[in-house]
Amino acid sequence: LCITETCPSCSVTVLSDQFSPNTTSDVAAGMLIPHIYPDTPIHRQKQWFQETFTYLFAISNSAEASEAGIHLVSGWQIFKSPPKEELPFWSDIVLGFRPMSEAELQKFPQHRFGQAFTTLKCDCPPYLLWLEKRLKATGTQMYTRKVADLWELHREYDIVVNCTGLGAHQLVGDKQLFPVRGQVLKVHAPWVTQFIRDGDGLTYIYPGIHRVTLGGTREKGSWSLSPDAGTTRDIFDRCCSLEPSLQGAQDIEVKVGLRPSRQSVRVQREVLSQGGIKLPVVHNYGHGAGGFSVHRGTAKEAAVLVEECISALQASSSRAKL
Ligand SMILES: Cc1cc2nc3c(=O)[nH]c(=O)nc-3n(C[C@H](O)[C@H](O)[C@H](O)COP(=O)(O)OP(=O)(O)OC[C@H]3O[C@@H](n4cnc5c(N)ncnc54)[C@H](O)[C@@H]3O)c2cc1C
Ligand SMILES: O=C(O)CCC(=O)C(=O)O
Repeated sequence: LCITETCPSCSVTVLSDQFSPNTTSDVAAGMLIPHIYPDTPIHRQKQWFQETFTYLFAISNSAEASEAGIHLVSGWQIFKSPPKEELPFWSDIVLGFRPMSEAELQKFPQHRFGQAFTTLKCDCPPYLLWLEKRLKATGTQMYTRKVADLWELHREYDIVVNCTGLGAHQLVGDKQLFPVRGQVLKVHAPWVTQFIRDGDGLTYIYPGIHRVTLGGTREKGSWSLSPDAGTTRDIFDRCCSLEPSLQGAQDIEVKVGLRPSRQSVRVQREVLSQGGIKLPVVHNYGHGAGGFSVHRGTAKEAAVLVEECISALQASSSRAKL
């Protein structure tokens, strides 16, 4: 979508072996709460988050909000002991960030410190469908196809943009990319309207428009997409200890996703070369646990790299004509 906006003369085709609702992005809670990428400078991560927040905030204030599944949500991040960084880098981007009051902390007798703020949440399947609809309105073609090798695309396309998430492990042999398995429950509990996140990032309660997401797990290196019944019970118990009213939750659905994790998101231009033929590629994958939080920012950066590839192609074709 960003490419169609940045380079309106481009003809864009999306190829994917799976579309919504069968992607990792469909499993995500969709909370805008950044995760740190250790090898990416903080100012760049902050810019990605700011751009994403601004983009989704505008949608949340428009008549599109409900169809796009975007809404504001207020709540608490709680800690058993104060975190090293009391002011995270994103504290001036979310709304109304402040320490929790003693009265608020009384709800959580096991926790001694907390942060209250308002952020945005995407209900992921509706948001993905909304994006698809907007893409199709630009004339973009979408085909179901598994790509085994980027070179198979060079006859059909001038530039390839690689947004394959964990699929890049096999597709481009990226050994820095690894799965972090996450199991979550989606439940019916419409009385829960405030989010609660344990500062260790393991237990969270995220109310969406229709369902509440209860999490979670972070299992580094696990490729299993099968739900585990013991883990389901453990997640439910952990969430009930933070919000006892969840004992009344109904219609529990279990989902598993593999976070495409890396020390840094790979937003990068590369020119592949084989037997004198060149194939410009723009990579945009490796968003780990924070893909929703930074998606618009990284996509805008990737679209600028596509523009650079177009300029390079135009320059080389005019040199060839001379
Ligand atoms: C349990 C859980 C909770 C999460 N919660 C949040 C949250 O609250 N907030 C947040 O910011 N992030 C969250 N995340 C992280 C977020 O889900 C990911 O960062 C994000 O979904 C990654 O998006 P992606 O488009 O890169 O990957 P994907 O959604 O996996 O999309 C990749 C696409 O590429 C396709 N593909 C792959 N390989 C090929 C190939 N060879 N040929 C053709 N197509 C291919 C796939 O079919 C898929 O359609 C969560 C993740 C999990 C697992
Ligand atoms: O970390 C969070 O609180 C949001 C959920 C998430 O990003 C995850 O489970 O990966």
